[in-house]
Amino acid sequence: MAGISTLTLLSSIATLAVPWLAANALGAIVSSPGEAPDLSQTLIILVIVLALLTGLNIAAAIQSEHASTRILTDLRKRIYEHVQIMPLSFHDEQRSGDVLALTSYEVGNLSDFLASTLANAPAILLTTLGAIAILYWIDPVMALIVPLLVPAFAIMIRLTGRQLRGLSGKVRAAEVELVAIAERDLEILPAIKAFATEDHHTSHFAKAAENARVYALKQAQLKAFIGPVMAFIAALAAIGVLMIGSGALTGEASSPSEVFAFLLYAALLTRPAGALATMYSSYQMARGTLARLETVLAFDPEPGHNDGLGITRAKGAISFENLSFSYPNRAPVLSNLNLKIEPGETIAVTGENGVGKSTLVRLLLRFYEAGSGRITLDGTDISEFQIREFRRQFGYVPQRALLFNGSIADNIVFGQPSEDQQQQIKTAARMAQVDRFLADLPDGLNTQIGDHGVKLSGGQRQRIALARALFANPPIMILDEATSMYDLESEAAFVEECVEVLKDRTVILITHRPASLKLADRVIKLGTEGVRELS
Ligand SMILES: Nc1ncnc2c1ncn2[C@@H]1O[C@H](COP(=O)(O)OP(=O)(O)OP(=O)(O)O)[C@@H](O)[C@H]1O
Repeated sequence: MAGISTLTLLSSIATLAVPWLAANALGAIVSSPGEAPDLSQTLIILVIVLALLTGLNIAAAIQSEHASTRILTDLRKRIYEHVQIMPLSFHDEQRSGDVLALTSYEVGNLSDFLASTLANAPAILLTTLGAIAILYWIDPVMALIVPLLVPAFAIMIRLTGRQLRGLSGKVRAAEVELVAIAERDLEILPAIKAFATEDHHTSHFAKAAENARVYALKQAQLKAFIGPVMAFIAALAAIGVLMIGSGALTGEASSPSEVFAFLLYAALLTRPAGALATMYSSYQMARGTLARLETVLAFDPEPGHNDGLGITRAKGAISFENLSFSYPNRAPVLSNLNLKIEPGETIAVTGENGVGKSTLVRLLLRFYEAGSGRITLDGTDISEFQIREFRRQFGYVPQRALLFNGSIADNIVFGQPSEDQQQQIKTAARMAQVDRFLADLPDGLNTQIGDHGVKLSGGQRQRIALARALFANPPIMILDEATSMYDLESEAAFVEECVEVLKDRTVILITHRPASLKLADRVIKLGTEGVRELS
């Protein structure tokens, strides 16, 4: 940005020199030889200055693009990194479309504002002050025109400024809304089709698009108003200059080159005023984005992200002690829960829908912080561990398999580093019964599965999610209804395989399925009254 400012400042100095040289050239044309500087010499200097100006403007534009793309990329990386390390409680309150809009459309506006508008501000200021100073230097009487321009500009800014401020906020909000609606609808498209509500959703999106168009148009209209009005003010000023310069008011005529130079400098003054109005609206847009950025970046990352105890491989002793928890603004889910799980034990957790089974494992994974009480792993309070090392102790299979658009192998590996990757993928695929359906797929493990795994059946998705959890060979497994969509035969095969696979691990199974319950050393039922041992 300093580079851009320097280049534009130099360009502004060159800009200020042009009217002076042009007026000199005119002076040389209209005066008799010897009275004014040599025409050809002035024209040569003018050409050099214009060439310099062109070069500076090109360099400034390129530098501006460099800065803006770099700011954009840095901001995107920072936001994305931050979004990843924020607690789930933050994301529960956010629309993912808002975060998407922030990383795409909004930061684009902000980086443009910083690299183009803001970095140009010193040059605009210099052009303005320089032009005013030169005007006074050429002719203090004619320069009386300058104070007359100020109220005209002030009225202009006042008329447009407030409206521009309101409008830029609305344009930004409307664009963000569009992204959010599109993201949401694409996510639930099969439901939209099944319930034949395409018209409803399309009209909702169309309304938002129309909204964005109306605000963008109003903003453009206001901006369009600024340029011609500035030109009109400039024309009035020029007439004033001609009147003063011709001696009609003062009785004393100025030289043609002076009047000419004066006109050009007065015209220069209208440029910054136009730029100021544009700057104002971009600033308002940028302010909105900055406020949103602040709410995201100022939000603390998950506790234990930057510090905490390291852990290599846990033994797997887990203890929930007087644990109570409620989601924000909701009734308590867990109250004074006590549960001890031995290392290597397989415990099945059952209980009615909504009683808090998944919440229990979300608390164990530190997705949310317990209201009171504590959870320990191998005797240490889990809040003391470095959070990522801690979570790597778990193989977690959530209720809904969270797959991404990529190959089966990529979904199993899921960015977890490994030395013997190919072998591990095959082992995990075999254990989770993924290899049972691989033969039917065109590219085996390399088959692309579509968004969220849409090209697979529900049971197939679950098996890939299970293979992912087994891939890194963690000491503790959490299976949250992980086999709910398995057919009986595959589940039986899985259970048989699991007896061996899960033998040396601590396993928390949330399940109602009899076959899976057989795997458990102990079955407990979670109820509103607490934990009850069933077997
Ligand atoms: N992110 C959340 N914010 C607020 N409330 C939540 C959230 N997640 C779950 N709940 C509420 O917490 C309660 C327990 O939910 P949980 O998912 O733990 O139940 P569950 O026992 O696993 O149920 P199921 O058998 O249906 O999977 C429910 O009443 C649910 O509405």
